[in-house]
Amino acid sequence: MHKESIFLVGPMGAGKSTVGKLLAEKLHYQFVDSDHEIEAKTGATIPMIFDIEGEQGFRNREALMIDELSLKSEVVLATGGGVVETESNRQHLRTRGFVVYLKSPVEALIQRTRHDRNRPLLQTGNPAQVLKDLMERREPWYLEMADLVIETQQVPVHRVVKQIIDRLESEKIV
Ligand SMILES: Nc1ncnc2c1ncn2[C@@H]1O[C@H](COP(=O)(O)OP(=O)(O)OP(=O)(O)O)[C@@H](O)[C@H]1O
Ligand SMILES: O=C(O)C1=C[C@@H](O)[C@@H](O)[C@H](O)C1
Ligand SMILES: [Mg+2]
Repeated sequence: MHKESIFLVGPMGAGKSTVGKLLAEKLHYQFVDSDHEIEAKTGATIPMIFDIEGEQGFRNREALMIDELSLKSEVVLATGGGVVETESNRQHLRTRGFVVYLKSPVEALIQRTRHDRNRPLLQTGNPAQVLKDLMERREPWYLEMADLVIETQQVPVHRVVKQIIDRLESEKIV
């Protein structure tokens, strides 16, 4: 099967946006970040959307955006960490492109998201516990839909990108 677009999935802090940008550059693909596209389209930040419309409001917007972006060819798509919460997203990503799960232990995710104020689900008294709970529910979905799983703990971004490209080349996807 020829799969043209690359979809990055994984939790908040996995590196989807960071890895995605560099990967797209190397492949000469367009880079799209679902979270950024939702913000650009609505003219509101993600925390604002959560405030005004609640998480479900955000998920509805995200599902429309994923449907649209997953149909593009030759893109690297960085998805939001919660993309797997919606069944149609899982279905579209699995069937329309090559899915890479960027895997990291919760401890690394906690460190990487420590100073961030842009992730509304982590603006609580105990973000570490939230990340643990989310991973417990979501990891089976990330794994189930992944064509490739890449461990990113203590692996610099350029090495993660190299591993993805090696695999895409060996499977003749790019
Ligand atoms: N392999 C890596 N090693 C060390 N730090 C990393 C790595 N990948 C990403 N980071 C850092 O972790 C932080 C989070 O990365 P990034 O924003 O790319 O995550 P994300 O998966 O897009 O998260 P979200 O789902 O919230 O959008 C950034 O500060 C980034 O520089
Ligand atoms: O893990 C999540 O549910 C989220 C991750 C981010 O990428 C954003 O999509 C938003 O903050 C929700
Ligand atoms: Mg991101």
